[in-house]
Amino acid sequence: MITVSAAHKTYGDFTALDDVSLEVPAGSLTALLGPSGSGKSTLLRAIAGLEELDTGAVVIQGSDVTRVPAQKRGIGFVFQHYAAFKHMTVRDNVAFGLKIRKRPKAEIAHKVDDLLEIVGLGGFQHRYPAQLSGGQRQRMALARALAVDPQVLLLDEPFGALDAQVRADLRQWLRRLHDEVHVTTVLVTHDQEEALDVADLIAVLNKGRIEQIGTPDDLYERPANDFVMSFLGSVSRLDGRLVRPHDIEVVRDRPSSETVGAEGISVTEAVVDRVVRLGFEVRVELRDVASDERFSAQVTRAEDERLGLEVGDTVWVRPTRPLPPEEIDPALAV
Ligand SMILES: Nc1ncnc2c1ncn2[C@@H]1O[C@H](COP(=O)(O)OP(=O)(O)OP(=O)(O)O)[C@@H](O)[C@H]1O
Repeated sequence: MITVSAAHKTYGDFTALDDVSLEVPAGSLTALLGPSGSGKSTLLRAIAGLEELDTGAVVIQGSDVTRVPAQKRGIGFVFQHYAAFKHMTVRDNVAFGLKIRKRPKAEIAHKVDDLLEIVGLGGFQHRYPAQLSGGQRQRMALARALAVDPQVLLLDEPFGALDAQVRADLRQWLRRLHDEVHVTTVLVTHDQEEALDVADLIAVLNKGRIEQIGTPDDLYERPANDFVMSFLGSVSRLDGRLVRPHDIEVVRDRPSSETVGAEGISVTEAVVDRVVRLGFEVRVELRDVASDERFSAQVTRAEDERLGLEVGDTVWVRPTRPLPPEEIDPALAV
């Protein structure tokens, strides 16, 4: 477990961390999620010992490491741009930490082989970093970080420089890797989808403070405040209620009277303004006929095909799971 207590860090008169406390359970993959400048990297670097806190404490697996230098904290660290040794092969890059720790040759060889298999670079050991793709280089960086059996693995936007498809593949891969090695991991990301996809727990940061810590479901279904709500996905306003776009049902024919008005859920007549097909998801941009307000519904491709929606069509919509109205600032609705 990693425990950060009342961490405070200022740069001049700018407060980067404002009394942050965080518990990262042993063996978990915890994401620090927030917009640029919210303090995620500062917090990660403070856990690593690369940044000194003004006040506060960092405890890793029961030891207070607040005054312990980075290299003695038992951490593995991977940055967005991994600085590999260009003149060394993949194998030597991964072996580096073990060699400087003077581990026996046979042990190093065995360990490096295992790690290269785990990160899917088994056939690449004699290549040089320049002969790897960006994604392969980041996997090599992870193997190198894991080689020295760190107590904790700290990842600062490790896939940030890669294109969307590679990012998506690598985060699936990271999740599987984590399930295999179980090392306590903290991942910094500004990408809510990445955090929701891989993390057991997410801490949402904003302006140097933690807004909420919870599982992906907690944050998505029960956001503590407007900031968390808006940061974890879009919301639509429909008949005065706020609702996630995928919790809006779209039908061709007016629903029968039994379903209308059930549990205070109303049905709304709307006109299709635009249909945006984004792969599996289809965003239907709609206009409330009565109020003229615009909102979006998200349907699957199959639903879209069944409905055969065209611009100008009239449809009926109703929220299937409206969010509690008091939790949301209407100004955030789109
Ligand atoms: N060495 C420094 N000197 C002065 N200001 C700094 C320093 N390091 C960070 N900051 C400031 O502290 C704030 C938090 O930075 P940090 O890198 O932790 O944010 P972040 O959430 O990781 O953002 P990003 O996703 O853009 O990296 C930023 O406004 C940044 O400009």
